[in-house]
Amino acid sequence: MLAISVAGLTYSHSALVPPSLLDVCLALPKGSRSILIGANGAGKSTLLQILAGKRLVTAAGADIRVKDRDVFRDSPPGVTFLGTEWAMNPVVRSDIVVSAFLDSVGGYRHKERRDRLLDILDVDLDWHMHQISDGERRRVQLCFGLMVEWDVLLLDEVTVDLDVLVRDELLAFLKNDSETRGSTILYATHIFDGLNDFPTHVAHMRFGTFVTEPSAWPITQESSLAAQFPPATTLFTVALQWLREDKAYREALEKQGFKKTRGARRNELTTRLYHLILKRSTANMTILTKDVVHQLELNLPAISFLRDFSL
Ligand SMILES: Nc1ncnc2c1ncn2[C@@H]1O[C@H](COP(=O)(O)OP(=O)(O)OP(=O)(O)O)[C@@H](O)[C@H]1O
Repeated sequence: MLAISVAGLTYSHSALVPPSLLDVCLALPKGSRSILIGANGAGKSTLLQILAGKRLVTAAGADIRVKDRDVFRDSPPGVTFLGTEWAMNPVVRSDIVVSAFLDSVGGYRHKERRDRLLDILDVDLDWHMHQISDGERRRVQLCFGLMVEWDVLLLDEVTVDLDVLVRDELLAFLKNDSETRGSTILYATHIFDGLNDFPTHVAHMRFGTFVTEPSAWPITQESSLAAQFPPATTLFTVALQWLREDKAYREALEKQGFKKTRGARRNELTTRLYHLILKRSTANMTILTKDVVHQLELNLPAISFLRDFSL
């Protein structure tokens, strides 16, 4: 059974920006633990937020299911999303005692799990939320989010500010939880140390699409990743290689006609648009010219501001 299935997902944060996700398809089995690898801006957070039902997809043709239920029309229970923006919420920086805070979401009902997490995350119930460090606040968040049993856990780089001991013990807890309860984890991260034994699958995103769809981990002679890497390659080596390829790909696009525009952000948009156009273009069109852009503008009004880019 699939825990997560996505087909035909294209998503733009607004009508004026190019899609952050482009025709994404994804199928993750129940009980899998997948790591999403991709450079900054690849679309990992956007995908996780959509799966969590936090961003509405209105485009026709997209089918986004978690536990076989449409995430928008029939939102599935047992889905937990933990992202970095939580710590910015003024409520979690106000003068609340951690014990009261955890009880406000029913911590007393999950006492055994809560106490196990308090121990792993080294959280003190007497802390006041406005007097703790970012890493301590993150630990409270994880306790808060994980003490209720979940079927699908969507993690967006929430282990970044944990110390290595806490992170290691947390990953062991999550792995054990997933193995014993058959629950599913999709985890976007840039930190690969100590992660080799965690995933069942790894995937590579670039410019809003999967360059490598979730593939069995660790790499063995039989696995699909064996075509790219020798067996037993570490996750860190795989990530480094993929990110190098991403950089080379972006540079190759720039060489094909894109000058550096003013500012990195603009350049990133230009590259993404180029990628989008190539995907939508005829198979034999590989060079984007002003003329082609003009033709595309006629069909894609949302990218009419392309005219402003130096090509
Ligand atoms: N609120 C927003 N409005 C407009 N564009 C956005 C917004 N959020 C993200 N984007 C754009 O969408 C693209 C994908 O961003 P996303 O945050 O999903 O990437 P990511 O892979 O999670 O990156 P990172 O590793 O830096 O967290 C980027 O080009 C980003 O600039």
